[in-house]
Amino acid sequence: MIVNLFRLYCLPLGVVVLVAILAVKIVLEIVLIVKRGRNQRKNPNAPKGPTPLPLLGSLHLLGNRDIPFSGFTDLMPKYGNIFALKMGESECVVVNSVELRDEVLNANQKGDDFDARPNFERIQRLFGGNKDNALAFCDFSPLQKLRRELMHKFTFTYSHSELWHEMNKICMEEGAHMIQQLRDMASPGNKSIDVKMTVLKTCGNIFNRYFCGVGHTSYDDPKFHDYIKSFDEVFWEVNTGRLSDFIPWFISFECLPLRRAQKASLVVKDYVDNDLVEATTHHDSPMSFLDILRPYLNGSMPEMDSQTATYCLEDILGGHSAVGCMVLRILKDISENEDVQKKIKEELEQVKKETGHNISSLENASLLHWTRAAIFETIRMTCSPIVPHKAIRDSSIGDMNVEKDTVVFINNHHLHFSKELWGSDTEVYDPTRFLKQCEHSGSLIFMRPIHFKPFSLGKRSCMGYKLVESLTLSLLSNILESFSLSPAQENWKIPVGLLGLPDEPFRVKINFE
Ligand code: HEM
Repeated sequence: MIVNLFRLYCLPLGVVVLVAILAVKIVLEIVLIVKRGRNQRKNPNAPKGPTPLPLLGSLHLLGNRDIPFSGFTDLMPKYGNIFALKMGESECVVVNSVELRDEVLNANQKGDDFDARPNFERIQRLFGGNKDNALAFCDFSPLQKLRRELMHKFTFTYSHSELWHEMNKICMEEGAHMIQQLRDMASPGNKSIDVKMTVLKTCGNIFNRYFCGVGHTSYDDPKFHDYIKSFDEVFWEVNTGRLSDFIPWFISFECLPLRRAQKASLVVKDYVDNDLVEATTHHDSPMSFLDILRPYLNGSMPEMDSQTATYCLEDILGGHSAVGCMVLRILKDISENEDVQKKIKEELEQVKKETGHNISSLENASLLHWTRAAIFETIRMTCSPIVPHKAIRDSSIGDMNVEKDTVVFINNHHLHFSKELWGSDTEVYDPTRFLKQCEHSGSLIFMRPIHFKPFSLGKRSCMGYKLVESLTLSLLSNILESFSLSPAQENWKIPVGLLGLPDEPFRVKINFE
């Protein structure tokens, strides 16, 4: 009886209350939108932009596209190099030109004014309820400065330093394991195989050995398999943009992927705690990042607590997913571009003949012009976004005022695809964009255009870009020296506009003699 009464009165009442709240919110938003438009028109130094919709803001302009930021590019003809955009509940500005990007990011210009990050509820929940536990999503602070300083010597090694030699040795050894594994899987050759887990496990082994000083783990180890797979799931979730990042209450409708990622992050934590930290308790080497971090992990340093130190270690080890996904993306591009593959193979053969080095040695980097150009062309076309920045005080960009707490987006889509910067056919995979003719020898040499900054710049720039460059080059050289690749399917599409790859097989046809 009581239950029936509840059904009869309380449920419809609940719906009525919800609708009423929504209606009031929409009316309030409309008032705010009208006020916002009036302010923009009155103030010549306020960035202009499209009129937002209630609740959504201008989020609808980014939907249904391969690269969401291409929506920013579509607004440029009307609003120019900097414009205002309301994204859900956040006031944002979008910066499109090279000059304005550099002004926002460069520490010598306005870098200090824009060194914070927006608050994403999803990230908060994935990092123990505190965004400051996340290296890429925290605000800038003495803690972040300390973490960057601790990591620096490991991620930006000097060429031929002791750490560089260690990394080089690990790359060659793990590269050899990977080739053997791929050969076993593809035997007797010309077979389509799912290369994803092999590539990710290779990168995982490189990172775990280099940063933690542990040994090689077998590809068949079930615990290692779960660790790598779980990291891949977390990396995908952290990389993906979700509505709740800008409409926080919407998180209730995004519970499923979030719970999955939270579950996966527990598997990662268990592996890091037991198989890396605990398993190396008696190590104490200045060559191991884990050993440098150990006093913080033990909770004996006031500058960083134990939980934050654990997240820091996990975050840096998660870099293996970024490198692995990039290697996979490059393999796809090369398998689909026979001419580029041929050029790379010729180059590898030539370098091997001239130097006698192991082809996966980091020694070869300066000689592998085509290979590096191919890698950078994949990075350009992947077009992964720069993590949004946030103004910590009232400031300006160009001659436009930007208020405290405004979120700043750098429009990487325009910077990676504009015809003014890259010439025609920017949608076509063409590594020659990164090659220029040497005046003396006439041969093609690798060249990085000065405007191209996929790893960003300034005090929040990527901590892993040198590792990305070295490891992708080493692994790719190794694979192409051993195999010829072709796509396993026609019209193969993978998501772009982000680094991560979905939890799906990644099949390539591998041929070898
Ligand atoms: C192709 C792969 C990668 C790309 C394209 C990339 C790109 C970026 C970009 C654009 C940012 C944001 C910079 C900014 O906000 O100004 C960033 C931040 C960061 N990246 Fe990477 N990254 C890659 C791989 C890696 C790897 C392998 C590692 C670790 C070894 C790493 C570590 C970091 C860290 C720690 C930050 C946060 C820095 C901060 O906010 O202070 N990244 N990355």
